[in-house]
This record gives sequence, C-alpha cells and structure tokens, in this order.
Amino acid sequence: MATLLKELPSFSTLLAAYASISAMAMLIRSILNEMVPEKMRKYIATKFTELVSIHFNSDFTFVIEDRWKAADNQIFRAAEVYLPTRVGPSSDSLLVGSNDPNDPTAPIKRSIPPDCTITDDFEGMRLKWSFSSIETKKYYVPNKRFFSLTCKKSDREKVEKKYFPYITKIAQDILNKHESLNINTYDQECSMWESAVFKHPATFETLAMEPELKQFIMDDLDAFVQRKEFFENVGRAWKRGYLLYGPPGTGKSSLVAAIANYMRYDIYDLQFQSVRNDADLRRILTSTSNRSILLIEDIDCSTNVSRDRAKPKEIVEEEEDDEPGPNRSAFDPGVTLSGLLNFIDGLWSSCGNERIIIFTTNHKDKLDPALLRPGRMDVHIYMGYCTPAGFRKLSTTYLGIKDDKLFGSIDDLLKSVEVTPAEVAQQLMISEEPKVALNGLIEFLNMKKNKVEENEAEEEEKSSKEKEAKKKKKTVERQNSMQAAETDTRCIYLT
Ligand SMILES: Nc1ncnc2c1ncn2[C@@H]1O[C@H](COP(=O)(O)OP(=O)(O)OP(=O)(O)O)[C@@H](O)[C@H]1O
Repeated sequence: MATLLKELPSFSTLLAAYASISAMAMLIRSILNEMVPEKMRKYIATKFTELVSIHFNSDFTFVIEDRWKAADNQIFRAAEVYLPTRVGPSSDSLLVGSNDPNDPTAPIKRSIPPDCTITDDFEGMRLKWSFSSIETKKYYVPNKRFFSLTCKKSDREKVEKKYFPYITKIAQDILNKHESLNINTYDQECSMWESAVFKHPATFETLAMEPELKQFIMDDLDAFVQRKEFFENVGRAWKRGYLLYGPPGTGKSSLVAAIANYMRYDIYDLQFQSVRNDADLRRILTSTSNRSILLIEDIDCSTNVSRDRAKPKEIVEEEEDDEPGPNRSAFDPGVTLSGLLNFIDGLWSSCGNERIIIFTTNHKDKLDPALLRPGRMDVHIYMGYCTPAGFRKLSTTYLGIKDDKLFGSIDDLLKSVEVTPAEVAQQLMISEEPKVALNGLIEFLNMKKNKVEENEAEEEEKSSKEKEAKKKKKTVERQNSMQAAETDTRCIYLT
C-alpha cells in the first residue's frame, strides 16, 4: 500500500499537468478560431452538444394522439390493439369487459385504462407506454386521448423505423384474426361510435337471390380485396360503393350482413339524423377504421341528401308538401348532399383504405342523380321479389328440403304474384312440418293472387266507369254548346 501511495503523482505535479493542459486547450482553441471558419465551428459545437446530451439526458417521449390532422391516428389505433397483449406483471391496472350479449362465456376483452403504465421490450430497447385522457370541453371532441411512449434518445430512430411498423403489423394481424365482428352506431351525445358485437346469421349461402347475382357480388368483393395495387396505380382510393335498392323485405339488410360476414369487416351504421352538419360528417367518417363497411340505410329518407337537385326547388317543395311521411323527416339532417359526395369521392375519400360504402333505398327514383352517377356507387344491385330459385334457397334454409312435389305449383304462383322473400320466409316459419308450411305458403300466394286480381278488376271497372262518365260529360257538353250556338245564331238573326 505504502509503495502504491509513493507511486502516485504529488499534488504539485497534478497542478502543473492541469496548467499545461489548459494552456494547450487555449492554444488549440485560438488556432481553431484562426483557422476553422465560424460556420464549421458552430456545426462541430452542435454535434458535440448532441453527443453529450445523448449520453447524459437519455429519455425521449413520443406523444401519440387519437386524431391526426382531422383523421383517426392509425398509430394510436395500433397501440390500442397491441398494448393489451403486452400487459405483464409490471402493469398496475387493466380495463376488462365483454360486450357479447349472446355469449356470456365469451373471452373477456382487454383495454388500457388512463394513467396505466406498460413496459415493452423490443430488440434490446426498453419502452415505456402510458395512456392519458383529458377533457377538452369541445362538444364535438369531449375527450382527447393519447399515448406517451418513452424510450432512450439513442433509440428514437429505431422506434420510428422498426418498432412502430412492428406494432402496426401485429395490430393488423390481431384485427384480421378477431373472431367476432362489431357493429358501430354513432352516439351523438358523446360524439363517438358505440360498438357492439355483430352476430348475424345471414351469409351468401342463406340468401335467397338469383345464383348468378350472388356469384357476381362475391367475385366483385374478391376482386376488390385483391386490387390494392391497381387502386394505387390508377390513383383511386381503395373503396367500393354498392347501392342496394328494391322493395322492403327483399333482403337488403340481409345482404349487408352477408357481405360483412364474408369479408370479416366491421359495420359502421350511420343514421343521418344524428349528423349535425358537414363538418360533423367528416369527423364521424374519418373516425371509422379500415377494412370496414359504412352503411347508410334508407338514404331516400334523408331529404337533404336524397333530394333531386335536377328538379327546381319549388317543385321539390311542392312534392314534399304533398307527401308527408318518411320522406319528410321531422329531423331533417343538417348534412348536404355535397358534404356526403365530397367524402365519397372527394379529397376525404383518400383517408383510409379497404372501405366498402353501402347505401340502401326502397325508392331509387327519389335519389339525386348526382348520387347515382357512374363511378360514385360502383355497383347498383336490385333486390327483387322472390323467384323460384330464391324460394328453393329459403326452403332449404327454413325447412331443410331441396325438392317437393308442391314446388311446381309454388313456382307457377311466384311467376304471377309479387311476394317478398321476407313474406315467404314468414310463411315457411309457420310449421316445422314441410307439407304444412308449403301448403300454408300456397294458400298465402293464392290469397295474394286473388287480391291482386280483384284489385285489377276493380281498377278496370273504375277506369271504364271513368271513361263512361267522361264520354257522357263530353256528350252533354257538346249538346249544350250546340244549343248555345243555336240560341246565338237565333239572336244574331233577330238583331
Ligand atoms: N333475399 C333474402 N334471403 C333470405 N332471407 C331474406 C331475404 N329477404 C328477406 N329475408 C328475410 O326477411 C327479413 C327481412 O329482410 P331484410 O331486413 O333483409 O329486408 P330489407 O330489404 O332490408 O327490408 P327494409 O327495406 O324494410 O329494410 C330478414 O330477416 C330475412 O329473414
């Protein structure tokens, strides 16, 4: 120990060394000042400060808000899906719940509560997540929600380039695999989409439609999914619009459910009455997720949206006055057609991918031609009355039979009576015994046929009576005018 102490330099030696180093530093500094241009010196100084701060002040925080430039923030969404899978022993709380009323034993769903902290490890980095929600007092966005992700400053680039794409991919995989679909309805009070589990039995298999039309729709959906690159190359938003039209009870809603089940897409069911104005509409629509169906049912009932702009305003007002009921809603929405169309194929349409937009209507003729223009709604599908092929599908689904000797008479009746698949389905549900149900259906169809024939006969009688009355009126008028002419002539003669 004593030898070791002896070998240490003395205090005066250290002082001398410090003095000479300082002198050397000053000398180097003045040489640098003389020789290196100011810009270069500043650059070196900044780099040096950066290097020091990286080593000594090591934390960096990413703030990920739920909205990004008027649209849903996809990194936020990815984090929302990904983080519940990373809840480990270090986390102190977790939101759990279940929203499947049909299955109380369904696995619980997890979500991150406010102020909860989650630690994640990725390629040697330690990443700390926390979630916060603050009130904004703005009616259209009552809460601002955001995640904070803290990492080492030196890891910042790696987080941006590798970690974010990684969690986005994992979240997408989770969403693709999730078993249950959701149906979202817009809650005007909270300005949020309310989600519920969507379990609808309708599939393309159960739909009573012409097989060719069914196949056409399925092929169209398949082609849509596979054409991501095509849409990018031609500079179009990756969307597909379907207009389903036809009388009530012909299966428009069932087709929407079948499309959702086929594509495994969530549904966003939008009631126009709940939209305040165009700005509100934009916000609502941009907070829907990719791989989803935006459904607007009975579009003809939203007068502002469906009004035929080709007609003069006075005519439209007159028509509306004549026609109370669903077409003239007490809650006329504040949304305009242009607001809706701007979203469908305007600039807003580029927000999001893999979207299907479905409009349904019972009165296609009442829709604005601008809504029907080619390119707006890509496919128009007519859902018509029950055909023999449709009936066969319904009998397979409801009675479990593909053929019966009563089918022939039912086919004949279906060719002459307009009956909806909903009506046929209702008759088939009357009994589990096929014979009873089929005979019930025949009776129902005959009753309908007789009613139609009676109505036609009545109409014919009415119109022939009207014709007769018109004829009589004309004869009387002619006689009166002849008499008048005679009187006039007499008068002229007399004068
Ligand atoms: N084409 C169909 N195939 C199978 N079932 C159908 C079909 N059409 C109607 N149905 C049956 O009738 C019920 C009502 O049909 P749905 O609500 O789909 O008709 P819609 O055309 O949407 O009617 P609305 O215009 O009144 O909304 C469904 O629950 C379904 O059971």
